[in-house]
Amino acid sequence: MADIVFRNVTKRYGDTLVVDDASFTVNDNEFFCFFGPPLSGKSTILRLVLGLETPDTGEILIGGRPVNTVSPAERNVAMVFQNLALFPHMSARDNVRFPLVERRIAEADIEKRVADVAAKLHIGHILHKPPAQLSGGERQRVAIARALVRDPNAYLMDDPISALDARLREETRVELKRIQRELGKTLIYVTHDQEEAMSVADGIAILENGSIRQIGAPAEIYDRPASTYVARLLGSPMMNILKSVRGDGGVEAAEGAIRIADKAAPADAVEIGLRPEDIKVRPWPDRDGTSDGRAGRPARVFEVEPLGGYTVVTLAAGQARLRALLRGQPDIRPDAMVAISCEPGRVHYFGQSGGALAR
Ligand SMILES: Nc1ncnc2c1ncn2[C@@H]1O[C@H](COP(=O)(O)OP(=O)(O)OP(=O)(O)O)[C@@H](O)[C@H]1O
Repeated sequence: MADIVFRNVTKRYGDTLVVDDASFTVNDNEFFCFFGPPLSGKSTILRLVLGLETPDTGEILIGGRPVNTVSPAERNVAMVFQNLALFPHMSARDNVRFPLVERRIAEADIEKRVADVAAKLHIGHILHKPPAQLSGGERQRVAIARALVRDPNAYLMDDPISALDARLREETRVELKRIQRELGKTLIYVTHDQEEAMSVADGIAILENGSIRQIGAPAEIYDRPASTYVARLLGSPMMNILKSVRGDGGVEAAEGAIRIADKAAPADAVEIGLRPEDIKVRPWPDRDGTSDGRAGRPARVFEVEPLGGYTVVTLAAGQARLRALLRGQPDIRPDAMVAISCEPGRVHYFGQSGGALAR
């Protein structure tokens, strides 16, 4: 069992509060992701798990055992760092073997484990090369293999694929997910890429300035963000957050271009959130010469970005700007007037302090 638990952990560097009263549980065998903007404390949390830092207050447990005073070696968690840190004078094979040689594992066992991990990461054919002769993606795989070859309690990865180009990143993250499932080990993963966090993680913790703002399954956080901060972080294009006012039988936003006929809309909502994929766009006026009852005033098409499978349309309504994600390549031109709407059930409501409100 290698569940990893933080109980009210706080860490300061001088006057800077870097981890603020963090409590979370990463379950055994879970792929758990810390996600947040730069300097939000992600790497520091990994360093605390690893034992490179000790908490000022609070408790860390690995597999049920308090580890605050346990050395990194005894904690037996393996780390893949942001900078790959391969030994340049060793072949890829020797790099992968290194953690096992260092631990004086029997030669036959080393060979078997290196072969296993090389097969999983598809690097068998490059093991004879030194790092300088490998591509960025290959070096990354070797670095990951070197972490995986041990049999640690858990793996930690700090933005391990951020240096790869977009296509390789997509491939590698799918592989990482598969490898983690096959290994059946706890994996804590840090990324600043929301798509990556959503695609690989079983659970995500969202960080802001060292505080955990929300923890949950990716779909749960996406569907029910606890605040405008979290809502803006997950999803691309990001959620439209619009000032809202009470109107007839519901709420209005974007200077009347959005009318939500939702009698259950919370009275204290000051902003609404609309995911781009939930916004419907139709020509104005509708075919019968009138606008749809739910639609308000027209909005103007500001920008159209055809992306192949879908199109991002930026809409202007007075000072408000919002983005809609439409399937395919609809016939919409800049400057056209359109009616926009959203199903009441898809609307997110937020209060004065940015917290989500139940409807
Ligand atoms: N050894 C240190 N001494 C002093 N301050 C530090 C140290 N390490 C980190 N910090 C500070 O702690 C804060 C959080 O840093 P951390 O590296 O944990 O954030 P992060 O979310 O991982 O950022 P990034 O995405 O840029 O890697 C930052 O303000 C950083 O300057």
